[in-house]
Amino acid sequence: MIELEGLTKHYGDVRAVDHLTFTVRPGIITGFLGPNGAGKSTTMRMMLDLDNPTSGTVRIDGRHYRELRDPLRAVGALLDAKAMHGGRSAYHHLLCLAQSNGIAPARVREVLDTVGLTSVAKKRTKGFSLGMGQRLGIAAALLGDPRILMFDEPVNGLDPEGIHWIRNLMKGLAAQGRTVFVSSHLMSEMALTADHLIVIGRGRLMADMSMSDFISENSRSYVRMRSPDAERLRDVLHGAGIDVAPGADGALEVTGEDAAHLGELAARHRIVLHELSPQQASLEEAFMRLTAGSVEYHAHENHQRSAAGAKAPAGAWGADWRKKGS
Ligand SMILES: Nc1ncnc2c1ncn2[C@@H]1O[C@H](COP(=O)(O)OP(=O)(O)OP(=O)(O)O)[C@@H](O)[C@H]1O
Repeated sequence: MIELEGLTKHYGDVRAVDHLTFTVRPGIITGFLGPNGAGKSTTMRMMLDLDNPTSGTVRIDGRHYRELRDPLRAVGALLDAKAMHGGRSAYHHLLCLAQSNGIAPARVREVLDTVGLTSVAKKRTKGFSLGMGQRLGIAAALLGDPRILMFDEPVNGLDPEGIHWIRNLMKGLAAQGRTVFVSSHLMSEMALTADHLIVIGRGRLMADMSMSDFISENSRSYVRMRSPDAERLRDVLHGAGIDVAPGADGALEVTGEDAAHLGELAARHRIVLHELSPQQASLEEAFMRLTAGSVEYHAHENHQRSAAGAKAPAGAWGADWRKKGS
């Protein structure tokens, strides 16, 4: 397992990572989520000893990364898919890694096959697409057959078939009892992949819980009601002791009540309804609500912060981002 205790990293005045304490366990996929600039990559770099913490510790199976005898056999990581020698072929890139880490050359062919790059194994990597680079990076991570795998934004640049493939690959690795830690800023993708979530915002821990607990604790379900006689409907609901919140387009939003019960109540008072619809806030909305105060970059065309209850545009991250205040 991976254990972080009080992990902190400052870059000048920027607190990229701020006292992170959590444990990543084997046998499941742990999703590492946060808005752009939340500190995910910095945390992963420190886990792999590529960056020194300002304070705090990371332990991999009880040891510091530097103390691992065969690091590539203990931890495999995909951090930056472009971090390879462009003049080398995919095969030679992996062979160099294998030879410098005491891994049998035969393993190179195996991992090339696993990631579907056998037919381009002899091609120089500088001609590779982003998706092919991601696959090669994943092959490198798998090379030492490690018990712990870390992937930083692994679906970047992959087509739908590739995304499906990596999702199943990660599930298979977790099912074999390995520790799988995967970062993303795409909640919708995480919802399909992860069993457990670690959510950070501005370097701080915001959630450390199972996916199912995260959904039930952070996504709001309510009933949306619209009526040409909204005033009277509100009065009737209030009269029945039901709390009502104003929604978009003059709708009323009722939390904690059954839609059928609300419909019957309206019918008893002969109030016409144009809409009576149960709503479940998506996980993406729940995530945006949770991290609303910690988002460092906002879409230029949408100056509104995604405050609680506000309808943030789904998938807005990755749109036209500008640093807050610009
Ligand atoms: N080498 C560095 N020097 C100075 N500041 C840095 C450096 N690396 C990261 N930062 C800052 O630290 C913060 C966290 O960055 P980091 O890349 O870890 O976030 P992230 O969650 O991985 O973001 P993204 O999803 O956009 O990749 C940001 O404010 C970033 O600007």
